[in-house]
Amino acid sequence: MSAVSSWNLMFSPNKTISFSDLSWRPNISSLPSRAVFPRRPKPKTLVVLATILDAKPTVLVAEKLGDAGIQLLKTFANVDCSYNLSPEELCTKISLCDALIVRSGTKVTREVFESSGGRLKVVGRAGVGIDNVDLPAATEHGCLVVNAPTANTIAAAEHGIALLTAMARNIAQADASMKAGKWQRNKYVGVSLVGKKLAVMGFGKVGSEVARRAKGLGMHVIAHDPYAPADRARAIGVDLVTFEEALLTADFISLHMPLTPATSKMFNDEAFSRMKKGVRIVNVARGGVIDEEALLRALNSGIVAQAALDVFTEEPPPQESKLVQHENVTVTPHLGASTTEAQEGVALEIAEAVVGALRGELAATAVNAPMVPAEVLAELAPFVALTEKLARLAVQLVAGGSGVKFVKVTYASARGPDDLDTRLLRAMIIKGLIEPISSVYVNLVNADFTAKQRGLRLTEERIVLDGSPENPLEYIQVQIANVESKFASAISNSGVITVEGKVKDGKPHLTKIGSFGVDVSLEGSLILCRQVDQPGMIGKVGNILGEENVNVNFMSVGRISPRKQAVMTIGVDEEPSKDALKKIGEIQAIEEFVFLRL
Ligand SMILES: NC(=O)C1=CN([C@@H]2O[C@H](COP(=O)(O)OP(=O)(O)OC[C@H]3O[C@@H](n4cnc5c(N)ncnc54)[C@H](O)[C@@H]3O)[C@@H](O)[C@H]2O)C=CC1
Ligand SMILES: O=C(O)C(=O)COP(=O)(O)O
Repeated sequence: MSAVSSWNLMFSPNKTISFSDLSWRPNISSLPSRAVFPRRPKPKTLVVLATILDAKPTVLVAEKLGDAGIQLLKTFANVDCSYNLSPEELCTKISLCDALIVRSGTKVTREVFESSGGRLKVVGRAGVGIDNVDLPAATEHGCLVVNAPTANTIAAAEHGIALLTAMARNIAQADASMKAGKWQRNKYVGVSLVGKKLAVMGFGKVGSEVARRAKGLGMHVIAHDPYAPADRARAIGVDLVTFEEALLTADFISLHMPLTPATSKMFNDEAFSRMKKGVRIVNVARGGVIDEEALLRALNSGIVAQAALDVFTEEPPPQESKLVQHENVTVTPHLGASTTEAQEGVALEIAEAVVGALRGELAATAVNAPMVPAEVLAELAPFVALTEKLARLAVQLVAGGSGVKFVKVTYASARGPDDLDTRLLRAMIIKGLIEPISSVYVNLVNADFTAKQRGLRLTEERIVLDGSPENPLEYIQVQIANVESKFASAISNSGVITVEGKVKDGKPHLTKIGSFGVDVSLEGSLILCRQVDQPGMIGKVGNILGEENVNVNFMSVGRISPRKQAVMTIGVDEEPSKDALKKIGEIQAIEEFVFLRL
């Protein structure tokens, strides 16, 4: 990847990145003392390469992997296939391995990285979800993590449809009953799918394929995914709807979002209480997106007529699990990706990525951050935090369904373009835009690839200011175009959401939302309110938060002119309850408000 040579640059579809460009373990002494990132880093010595020059590397395959993948690995490395290792056995073996390949059944914990004694260079996850790998620990130990995000999409979608149809027609229960010698034709009368409404929650790779197939079954498909582009939904003939509408109207609900802090237990008592009585639920995503106790209550009360589950919070679930044993629940032991075809595909995809990484090439599916020494980051660190938070904030202001495609970042600095490399900042913008809404982990290694894959076009612009070049950047502005916003004050008439921030006393601050000037430290979470500018507003909101023991860390009011409209920005350490947010919304002078996690 060439260094930033133009301040107006778009993602180039042909751009390739290699490890040596990415300062994975840069030679610190070669960097100028005030470096943000040197414009063109000198080629760096890669520990990966150094290791493999010594001897043929050893790859530990800890879970069953398709044969084609094993054969490919064998052309390059010694391959040790050792399945069902205990955590202790894995920790012992790992010190002799350069790479480790796992599926979802092996926990790659901090202890594994610590036990490797620095030899482990690559962890390959033969599948999509990487919740079983301790990514921060991998990064701290300089270990690259790669996954295989595409080869099992169809298998997962087909399994979702298999569970949907099997559940509707009681296939598993009827099969068990016949094998027990019974013939219960009246007991196992099912429900039809044709004409029923299916809500696909999470309209990514798997969700889209489930939607296509369900339409073929004559179902009316709607989807909820706040970040999916409307044109993709239109092309498949699916209506994008709000979470609320999906819950209220669906006869069937199929889950396909990643497990993130925002989606964890999003199907809880409250969500179930809003569903149509008799709804049927399929989960081929991750067990943790459902509060399993709440699902059990909803099944017992009849809100949920049936559920079909491939994934569980704890895998395998305890044998006495009431959910697994429930007569209206169909279960499979995390089989979504388990077809011969998908496993061959995944095995090849991961073997290629691991071999490439061991050779020192960059895997396009790298998921963790490269090792960047503290010395290099020191000057840029607050701006890294600022850019990521501005992007997180901007993407959360986008209203569901309008998609995020066009993003412009403006850097205002007194430094000359040659003295400031924005690659890391750009990566952080992409990370902030994509991570809250996806299972993809974005870092300097994979940011451009990920943006391109998602159709995100990022334009960077540079404003050169007069003044002292001591400070790398004066302010940064992030704009998302062609969208709708859930906070009207943040968006212009032409559909551009604008947020702007700067670093003050080493801390990231938000300084502008739409056309309103504000000043709030970007810590904790934010409440944005637009209100009629009048006395007593700060007190009213402050009282509601105080009653809830929510600590306000910052508050700022920006207004157009006195006694007209103002935007109040409140930084809070704790997340206020829904009740408190409702009370704030009910204050008469408040015209709109939004709560944002940073
Ligand atoms: N059971 C199994 O064996 C398999 C499970 N999976 C799981 O399925 C899930 C989806 O995988 P892919 O489609 O490949 O990922 P993806 O990243 O292509 O799609 C995920 C979608 O979820 C959306 N999303 C994020 N937050 C959301 C929210 N709060 N509400 C609604 N939608 C939201 C994203 O915008 C994205 O479009 C992952 O958790 C993955 O681990 C994938 C393959 C096999
Ligand atoms: O790819 C995923 O996210 C999966 O859940 C598949 O898991 P597995 O590789 O079958 O253990």
